[in-house]
Amino acid sequence: MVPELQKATVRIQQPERVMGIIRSLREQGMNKLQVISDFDMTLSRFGCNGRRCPTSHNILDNSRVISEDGKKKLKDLLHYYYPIEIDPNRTPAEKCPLMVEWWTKAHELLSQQKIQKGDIAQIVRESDVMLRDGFNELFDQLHKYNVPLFIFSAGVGDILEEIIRQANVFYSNVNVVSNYMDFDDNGVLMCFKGPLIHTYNKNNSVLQGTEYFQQLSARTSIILLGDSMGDLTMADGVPSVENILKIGFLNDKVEEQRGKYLDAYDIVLESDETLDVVNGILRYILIET
Ligand SMILES: Nc1ccn([C@@H]2O[C@H](COP(=O)(O)O)[C@@H](O)[C@H]2O)c(=O)n1
Repeated sequence: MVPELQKATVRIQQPERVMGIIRSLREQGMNKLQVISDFDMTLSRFGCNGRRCPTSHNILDNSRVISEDGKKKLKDLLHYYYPIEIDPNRTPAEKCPLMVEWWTKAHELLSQQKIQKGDIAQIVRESDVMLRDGFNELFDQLHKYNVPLFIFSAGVGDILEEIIRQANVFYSNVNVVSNYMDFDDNGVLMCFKGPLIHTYNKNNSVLQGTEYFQQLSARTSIILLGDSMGDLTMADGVPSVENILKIGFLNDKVEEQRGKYLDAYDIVLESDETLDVVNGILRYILIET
């Protein structure tokens, strides 16, 4: 059905159930389909040649516009809070207030750096960010078949939009909800606009007033792409889900996190820097119908 599911990186706890969902997605067809995806470490790569790739926050943190003191403070925050973010022994409810603390402190530090809106494109160009292999096919196919792609990110919206713009895939079917910067009249960063989105509140609570999912109420087939346990709630605002396929990229601490990911995601992709499996499933659902 989908040859890519034979890849060594693929783990599935309930193969029969998953094949059933994929068959249903195909039967329902492209007019019922929407894709909801996380951005950092899901559409973008986690690593390359043994080195970590940056998140949209890290792109700013490591850039030339941040002072050495600012860089150190941002790195200290990352080293303190990231292990908490991915700790399999703490619940999302326990992590929530700590994530608010992290994002708030990081956004305050960034807002003290006099970052210029006009520098964003160059900052992204000079960064080591990479989209996952196969991103072109993913974005092109979804655009070609008019399938909405909703990018729900706790990263920095201005940065991730620039990444997909520079990759020439920011098509009209792509919508982004994320943390956006607020610039003053001179184009200098003042603060971040609310509501704050962090790893564990990616649900309807931060989508109030957007009406996005209501407008797509006929799109009852969902493919959800994420890399954290927090991404599992991204489709909670969809009014009537008939079929949902949850695909999780397990990038870090693979052994420790495997059990939880297999329980939560239908398909788990372990240390797989490509979108091969997603593209294979989409090819089966879209092209051959
Ligand atoms: N100051 C920060 C805060 C968060 N991060 C990482 O960004 C990721 C969130 O973005 P998603 O697109 O995955 O929702 C998250 O995994 C954090 O690790 C950061 O690098 N710096």
